[in-house]
Amino acid sequence: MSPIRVGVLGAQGRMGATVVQAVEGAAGMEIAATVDAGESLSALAGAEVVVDFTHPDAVMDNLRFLVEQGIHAVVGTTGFTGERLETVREWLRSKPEVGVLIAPNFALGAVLAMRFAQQAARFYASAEIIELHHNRKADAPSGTAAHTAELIAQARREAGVQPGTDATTSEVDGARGALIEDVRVHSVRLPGLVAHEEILFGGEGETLSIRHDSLDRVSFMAGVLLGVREVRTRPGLTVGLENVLDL
Ligand SMILES: NC(=O)C1=CN([C@@H]2O[C@H](COP(=O)(O)OP(=O)(O)OC[C@H]3O[C@@H](n4cnc5c(N)ncnc54)[C@H](O)[C@@H]3O)[C@@H](O)[C@H]2O)C=CC1
Ligand SMILES: O=C(O)C1=N[C@H](C(=O)O)C[C@H](O)C1
Repeated sequence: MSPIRVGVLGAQGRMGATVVQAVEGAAGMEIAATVDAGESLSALAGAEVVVDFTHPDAVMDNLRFLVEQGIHAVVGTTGFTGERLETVREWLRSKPEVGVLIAPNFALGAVLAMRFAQQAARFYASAEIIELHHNRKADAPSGTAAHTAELIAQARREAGVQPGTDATTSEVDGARGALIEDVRVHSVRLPGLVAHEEILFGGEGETLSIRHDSLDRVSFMAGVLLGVREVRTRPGLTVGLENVLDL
Protein backbone atom coordinates (compact mmCIF):
# COMPACT_ATOMS: atom_id res chain seq x y z
CA MET A 1 0.00 0.00 0.00
CA SER A 2 1.37 3.46 -0.83
CA PRO A 3 2.25 5.69 2.13
CA ILE A 4 -0.18 8.39 3.30
CA ARG A 5 1.09 11.72 2.00
CA VAL A 6 0.99 14.14 4.93
CA GLY A 7 1.23 17.94 4.83
CA VAL A 8 2.08 19.94 7.96
CA LEU A 9 0.82 23.49 8.55
CA GLY A 10 2.79 25.43 11.16
CA ALA A 11 5.78 23.21 10.43
CA GLN A 12 8.31 25.65 11.99
CA GLY A 13 6.44 25.81 15.29
CA ARG A 14 6.90 23.77 18.48
CA MET A 15 4.16 21.27 17.59
CA GLY A 16 4.56 21.40 13.81
CA ALA A 17 8.27 20.56 13.96
CA THR A 18 7.54 17.63 16.31
CA VAL A 19 4.83 16.38 13.93
CA VAL A 20 7.24 16.49 10.97
CA GLN A 21 9.71 14.32 12.93
CA ALA A 22 6.96 11.93 14.02
CA VAL A 23 5.62 11.49 10.48
CA GLU A 24 9.14 10.93 9.15
CA GLY A 25 9.64 8.18 11.73
CA ALA A 26 6.23 6.54 11.30
CA ALA A 27 5.50 3.50 9.16
CA GLY A 28 3.08 3.96 6.26
CA MET A 29 3.27 7.74 5.91
CA GLU A 30 5.57 10.36 4.43
CA ILE A 31 5.87 14.15 4.39
CA ALA A 32 4.30 15.62 1.24
CA ALA A 33 4.77 19.31 2.09
CA THR A 34 5.45 21.65 4.99
CA VAL A 35 4.06 25.18 5.21
CA ASP A 36 4.53 27.96 7.75
CA ALA A 37 3.33 31.57 8.02
CA GLY A 38 3.70 33.60 4.82
CA GLU A 39 4.03 30.52 2.58
CA SER A 40 1.45 29.51 0.01
CA LEU A 41 -1.13 26.88 0.90
CA SER A 42 -0.92 25.63 -2.70
CA ALA A 43 2.19 23.62 -1.68
CA LEU A 44 -0.26 21.29 0.12
CA ALA A 45 -2.10 20.33 -3.07
CA GLY A 46 -0.41 16.90 -3.26
CA ALA A 47 -1.19 15.95 0.34
CA GLU A 48 -3.86 13.44 1.30
CA VAL A 49 -4.02 14.51 4.96
CA VAL A 50 -2.84 17.84 6.41
CA VAL A 51 -2.04 18.37 10.10
CA ASP A 52 -2.60 21.94 11.40
CA PHE A 53 -0.85 23.30 14.48
CA THR A 54 -0.83 27.03 13.73
CA HIS A 55 -2.73 29.80 15.53
CA PRO A 56 -6.40 30.39 16.38
CA ASP A 57 -6.38 33.42 14.03
CA ALA A 58 -5.09 31.36 11.07
CA VAL A 59 -6.76 27.98 11.40
CA MET A 60 -10.17 28.77 9.87
CA ASP A 61 -8.69 30.06 6.59
CA ASN A 62 -6.44 27.00 6.45
CA LEU A 63 -9.33 24.63 7.03
CA ARG A 64 -11.54 26.28 4.42
CA PHE A 65 -8.75 25.83 1.86
CA LEU A 66 -8.24 22.15 2.80
CA VAL A 67 -11.95 21.28 2.64
CA GLU A 68 -12.33 23.08 -0.72
CA GLN A 69 -9.35 21.11 -2.06
CA GLY A 70 -10.78 17.79 -0.80
CA ILE A 71 -7.86 17.26 1.62
CA HIS A 72 -8.53 15.52 4.95
CA ALA A 73 -7.47 17.53 8.02
CA VAL A 74 -6.22 16.73 11.51
CA VAL A 75 -6.37 19.89 13.59
CA GLY A 76 -4.78 20.53 16.98
CA THR A 77 -4.91 24.32 16.86
CA THR A 78 -7.13 25.77 19.57
CA GLY A 79 -9.87 28.41 19.40
CA PHE A 80 -12.81 26.31 18.18
CA THR A 81 -16.07 27.79 19.46
CA GLY A 82 -19.44 26.21 18.71
CA GLU A 83 -19.89 28.83 15.99
CA ARG A 84 -16.59 27.88 14.32
CA LEU A 85 -17.47 24.18 14.43
CA GLU A 86 -20.82 24.94 12.77
CA THR A 87 -18.99 26.86 10.00
CA VAL A 88 -16.74 23.84 9.37
CA ARG A 89 -19.82 21.56 9.21
CA GLU A 90 -21.32 23.97 6.68
CA TRP A 91 -18.19 23.79 4.45
CA LEU A 92 -18.23 19.99 4.67
CA ARG A 93 -21.81 19.81 3.35
CA SER A 94 -20.50 20.44 -0.17
CA LYS A 95 -17.54 18.04 0.35
CA PRO A 96 -19.12 15.08 2.18
CA GLU A 97 -16.21 12.75 1.41
CA VAL A 98 -13.70 14.90 3.35
CA GLY A 99 -12.81 14.05 6.95
CA VAL A 100 -11.86 16.71 9.52
CA LEU A 101 -10.70 15.73 13.01
CA ILE A 102 -10.40 18.58 15.49
CA ALA A 103 -9.03 17.68 18.93
CA PRO A 104 -8.28 20.10 21.78
CA ASN A 105 -5.69 17.62 23.04
CA PHE A 106 -4.00 14.65 21.33
CA ALA A 107 -2.32 13.23 24.46
CA LEU A 108 -3.91 9.95 25.57
CA GLY A 109 -3.75 10.90 29.27
CA ALA A 110 -5.42 14.25 28.66
CA VAL A 111 -8.24 12.58 26.74
CA LEU A 112 -8.70 10.06 29.57
CA ALA A 113 -8.61 12.86 32.19
CA MET A 114 -11.41 14.67 30.34
CA ARG A 115 -13.47 11.47 30.19
CA PHE A 116 -12.91 10.79 33.92
CA ALA A 117 -13.94 14.36 34.74
CA GLN A 118 -17.07 13.94 32.66
CA GLN A 119 -17.92 10.76 34.61
CA ALA A 120 -17.25 12.40 37.99
CA ALA A 121 -19.19 15.60 37.26
CA ARG A 122 -22.66 14.35 38.17
CA PHE A 123 -21.47 13.34 41.65
CA TYR A 124 -19.98 16.74 42.56
CA ALA A 125 -21.76 20.09 42.36
CA SER A 126 -18.45 21.95 42.81
CA ALA A 127 -15.63 21.71 40.27
CA GLU A 128 -12.78 24.00 39.27
CA ILE A 129 -9.97 23.59 36.73
CA ILE A 130 -6.37 24.75 36.93
CA GLU A 131 -4.43 24.58 33.66
CA LEU A 132 -0.70 25.29 33.56
CA HIS A 133 1.29 25.95 30.38
CA HIS A 134 4.56 27.34 29.05
CA ASN A 135 4.68 31.15 28.81
CA ARG A 136 4.80 31.19 24.96
CA LYS A 137 1.18 30.05 24.73
CA ALA A 138 -1.05 32.55 22.90
CA ASP A 139 -4.47 31.63 24.29
CA ALA A 140 -5.97 31.40 27.77
CA PRO A 141 -7.64 29.38 29.01
CA SER A 142 -6.29 26.36 27.13
CA GLY A 143 -8.53 24.64 24.61
CA THR A 144 -8.33 21.51 26.74
CA ALA A 145 -9.51 23.31 29.88
CA ALA A 146 -12.35 25.02 28.00
CA HIS A 147 -13.45 21.66 26.56
CA THR A 148 -13.21 19.97 29.98
CA ALA A 149 -15.36 22.72 31.52
CA GLU A 150 -17.96 22.27 28.78
CA LEU A 151 -18.03 18.49 29.37
CA ILE A 152 -18.48 18.98 33.13
CA ALA A 153 -21.26 21.52 32.61
CA GLN A 154 -23.00 19.23 30.11
CA ALA A 155 -22.76 16.20 32.42
CA ARG A 156 -24.22 18.22 35.30
CA ARG A 157 -27.08 19.48 33.12
CA GLU A 158 -27.91 15.96 31.97
CA ALA A 159 -27.92 14.74 35.60
CA GLY A 160 -29.94 17.73 36.84
CA VAL A 161 -27.10 18.80 39.18
CA GLN A 162 -26.99 22.52 39.99
CA PRO A 163 -23.46 23.99 40.15
CA GLY A 164 -22.22 24.52 43.72
CA THR A 165 -22.05 27.97 45.25
CA ASP A 166 -19.29 29.74 47.18
CA ALA A 167 -19.40 32.61 49.63
CA THR A 168 -17.17 35.04 47.73
CA THR A 169 -18.62 38.55 47.93
CA SER A 170 -15.43 40.58 47.56
CA GLU A 171 -13.00 39.71 44.79
CA VAL A 172 -9.90 41.17 43.15
CA ASP A 173 -10.63 41.02 39.41
CA GLY A 174 -9.76 37.55 38.09
CA ALA A 175 -9.00 36.00 41.50
CA ARG A 176 -11.73 33.41 41.05
CA GLY A 177 -10.69 32.59 37.48
CA ALA A 178 -12.65 32.70 34.22
CA LEU A 179 -16.13 31.23 33.94
CA ILE A 180 -16.52 28.71 31.13
CA GLU A 181 -20.21 27.83 31.23
CA ASP A 182 -20.53 27.50 35.02
CA VAL A 183 -17.04 26.11 35.74
CA ARG A 184 -14.18 28.29 37.00
CA VAL A 185 -10.91 27.92 35.08
CA HIS A 186 -7.56 29.25 36.34
CA SER A 187 -4.63 29.68 33.92
CA VAL A 188 -0.96 29.60 34.96
CA ARG A 189 1.84 30.55 32.51
CA LEU A 190 5.46 29.77 33.44
CA PRO A 191 8.65 28.97 31.55
CA GLY A 192 9.63 25.35 32.19
CA LEU A 193 6.07 24.04 31.90
CA VAL A 194 4.74 22.17 28.85
CA ALA A 195 0.99 21.40 29.25
CA HIS A 196 -0.74 20.42 32.48
CA GLU A 197 -4.32 20.28 33.75
CA GLU A 198 -5.82 19.57 37.14
CA ILE A 199 -9.55 19.11 37.57
CA LEU A 200 -10.69 19.51 41.18
CA PHE A 201 -14.02 18.31 42.54
CA GLY A 202 -15.25 19.09 46.05
CA GLY A 203 -17.92 17.23 48.02
CA GLU A 204 -18.96 16.55 51.62
CA GLY A 205 -15.71 16.02 53.52
CA GLU A 206 -13.72 15.00 50.44
CA THR A 207 -12.09 16.24 47.26
CA LEU A 208 -11.18 14.45 44.06
CA SER A 209 -8.28 15.63 41.88
CA ILE A 210 -7.69 14.41 38.33
CA ARG A 211 -4.36 15.56 36.93
CA HIS A 212 -2.60 15.14 33.63
CA ASP A 213 0.92 16.32 32.72
CA SER A 214 2.41 16.49 29.24
CA LEU A 215 6.13 16.65 30.00
CA ASP A 216 7.22 16.63 26.34
CA ARG A 217 5.44 17.40 23.05
CA VAL A 218 6.12 13.83 22.01
CA SER A 219 3.12 13.02 24.27
CA PHE A 220 0.79 14.33 21.55
CA MET A 221 2.31 12.36 18.67
CA ALA A 222 0.64 8.94 19.05
CA GLY A 223 -2.73 10.70 18.95
CA VAL A 224 -1.78 12.83 15.95
CA LEU A 225 -0.52 9.82 13.97
CA LEU A 226 -3.66 7.85 14.88
CA GLY A 227 -5.70 10.81 13.65
CA VAL A 228 -3.79 10.89 10.35
CA ARG A 229 -4.51 7.18 9.79
CA GLU A 230 -8.18 7.35 10.86
CA VAL A 231 -9.40 10.64 9.40
CA ARG A 232 -9.49 9.27 5.86
CA THR A 233 -12.15 6.73 6.88
CA ARG A 234 -14.25 9.21 8.88
CA PRO A 235 -15.96 11.65 6.52
CA GLY A 236 -17.45 14.77 8.09
CA LEU A 237 -16.45 16.52 11.29
CA THR A 238 -15.17 14.60 14.32
CA VAL A 239 -14.48 16.64 17.46
CA GLY A 240 -12.25 15.04 20.08
CA LEU A 241 -9.81 12.14 19.95
CA GLU A 242 -12.10 10.22 22.34
CA ASN A 243 -14.30 9.40 19.34
CA VAL A 244 -11.37 7.85 17.45
CA LEU A 245 -10.32 5.90 20.56
CA ASP A 246 -13.92 4.70 21.07
CA LEU A 247 -13.83 5.85 24.69
N1 LIG B 1 -4.43 19.69 20.31
C1 LIG B 1 -3.26 19.47 20.91
O1 LIG B 1 -2.97 18.35 21.39
C2 LIG B 1 -2.28 20.58 21.04
C3 LIG B 1 -2.62 21.82 20.55
N2 LIG B 1 -1.73 22.84 20.57
C4 LIG B 1 -2.15 24.06 19.92
O2 LIG B 1 -1.49 24.16 18.65
C5 LIG B 1 -1.28 25.51 18.30
C6 LIG B 1 0.19 25.75 18.00
O3 LIG B 1 0.95 25.55 19.17
P1 LIG B 1 2.55 25.67 19.14
O4 LIG B 1 3.11 24.72 18.15
O5 LIG B 1 2.98 25.60 20.55
O6 LIG B 1 2.72 27.17 18.61
P2 LIG B 1 3.98 27.81 17.85
O7 LIG B 1 3.79 29.28 17.95
O8 LIG B 1 5.24 27.21 18.34
O9 LIG B 1 3.78 27.33 16.33
C7 LIG B 1 2.80 27.82 15.46
C8 LIG B 1 3.42 27.89 14.07
O10 LIG B 1 2.38 28.19 13.16
C9 LIG B 1 2.90 29.14 12.26
N3 LIG B 1 1.78 29.83 11.62
C10 LIG B 1 1.06 30.87 12.09
N4 LIG B 1 0.13 31.23 11.19
C11 LIG B 1 0.26 30.39 10.14
C12 LIG B 1 -0.42 30.25 8.90
N5 LIG B 1 -1.42 31.07 8.56
N6 LIG B 1 -0.03 29.26 8.05
C13 LIG B 1 0.98 28.45 8.38
N7 LIG B 1 1.68 28.52 9.54
C14 LIG B 1 1.30 29.49 10.40
C15 LIG B 1 3.81 30.03 13.08
O11 LIG B 1 4.73 30.75 12.27
C16 LIG B 1 4.48 28.98 13.93
O12 LIG B 1 5.65 28.47 13.33
C17 LIG B 1 -1.85 26.32 19.47
O13 LIG B 1 -3.19 26.68 19.20
C18 LIG B 1 -1.79 25.34 20.62
O14 LIG B 1 -2.70 25.63 21.65
C19 LIG B 1 -0.48 22.69 21.09
C20 LIG B 1 -0.10 21.50 21.62
C21 LIG B 1 -0.98 20.33 21.63
O1 LIG C 1 -0.43 25.50 23.52
C1 LIG C 1 -0.15 24.39 24.02
O2 LIG C 1 1.00 24.09 24.36
C2 LIG C 1 -1.24 23.41 24.19
N1 LIG C 1 -2.40 23.70 23.68
C3 LIG C 1 -3.56 22.88 23.75
C4 LIG C 1 -4.61 23.54 24.60
O3 LIG C 1 -4.75 24.77 24.56
O4 LIG C 1 -5.35 22.83 25.30
C5 LIG C 1 -3.26 21.46 24.16
C6 LIG C 1 -2.19 21.33 25.21
O5 LIG C 1 -2.71 21.80 26.40
C7 LIG C 1 -0.94 22.10 24.81
